Amino acid sequence: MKIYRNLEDFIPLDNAVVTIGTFDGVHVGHQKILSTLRESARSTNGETVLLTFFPHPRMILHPEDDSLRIISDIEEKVQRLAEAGIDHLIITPFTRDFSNLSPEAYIREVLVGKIGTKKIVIGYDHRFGKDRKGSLKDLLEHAEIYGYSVEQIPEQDINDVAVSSTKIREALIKGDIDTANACLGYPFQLTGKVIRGNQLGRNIGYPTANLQVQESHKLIPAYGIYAVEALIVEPADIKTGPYVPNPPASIVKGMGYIGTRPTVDGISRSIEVHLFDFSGDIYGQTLRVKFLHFVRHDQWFDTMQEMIDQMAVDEQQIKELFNRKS
Ligand SMILES: Cc1cc2nc3c(=O)[nH]c(=O)nc-3n(C[C@H](O)[C@H](O)[C@H](O)COP(=O)(O)O)c2cc1C
Ligand SMILES: Nc1ncnc2c1ncn2[C@@H]1O[C@H](COP(=O)(O)OP(=O)(O)O)[C@@H](O)[C@H]1O
Repeated sequence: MKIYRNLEDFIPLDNAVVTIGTFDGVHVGHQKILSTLRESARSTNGETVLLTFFPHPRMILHPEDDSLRIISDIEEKVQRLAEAGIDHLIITPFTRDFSNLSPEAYIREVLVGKIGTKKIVIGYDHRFGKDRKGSLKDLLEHAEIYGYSVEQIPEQDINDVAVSSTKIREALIKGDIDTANACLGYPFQLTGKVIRGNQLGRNIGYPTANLQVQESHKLIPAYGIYAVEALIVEPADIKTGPYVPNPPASIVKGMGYIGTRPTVDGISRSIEVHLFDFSGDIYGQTLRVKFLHFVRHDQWFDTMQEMIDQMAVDEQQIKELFNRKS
């Protein structure tokens, strides 16, 4: 897969089979659409192109609205899209100028002029151009003049996509990792830099790597304790050029914590991971944490000792869970 961090970097293709969207999460519903795209390209010897916007259009059009929470950060999205067989991924900044293009100008300048679209695979409800005035009707009306065809994604498939995204967000907010992961088709993950905490963990027998999540709008699951797997990755650096996957890294099992540490101070949210059978200094490194199962809610304990005793119970329970799975 080739990545383009700007539409300007892209050289129009001879036979581009294109879809457009945010594809947040690249969940099972999205994966189905992407396989349609791939099949469509294969049958016409074309190349698949996915046009996506980063930051999310809503952040540009409604900067006052800070409520948007995303399932996958840009790096995860890139990884999943590469796995889904996308040949060309265009991640273009969604600017006000871009949003002011009329539907016809968008079709002519962007889809045809900049990408070389020969086929567009799109949902019945797709909107584009100034004030989101452009629709499937515009795409169909201009198809002949500009020499492309339109393949409509069935309404049911589009509804499935919307249902999955909503279901994933709602499940994560409740801590229902099992449902979220089933809809995603892979484990939900948080990636961030390991920062310093209170340095208390090591003294209570449970050192925990504290995570500073790299994507500020990332959806953070419910407070609680989770069975997790973690791996050290390279810091995100998505540049124009061929996609280079992270080199294989060893996966360490552990227990994750999301909460305000009510027993300690209860002030601010922290995201921490205690890794099993691991020692070493990983401050400053980028850790990817995969959430596999919710174990219990965050709790306030009268004494630190009671909390430590509970952490030992958590450890046992999570290790048993891993043993059952392997
Ligand atoms: C498995 C696990 C369970 C935890 N459960 C709680 C809890 O129920 N209540 C709480 O206040 N803190 C809980 N914590 C957070 C600890 O208070 C925190 O890890 C400890 O204070 C060390 O923090 P430090 O990394 O900043 O040194 C938990 C941490 C882990 C890893
Ligand atoms: N098994 C382990 N799990 C997590 N972190 C570990 C482990 N062993 C060593 N560490 C290191 O210790 C740090 C956590 O120790 P801790 O006393 O909790 O300090 P802090 O409060 O700064 O997180 C981690 O950031 C990591 O560098």
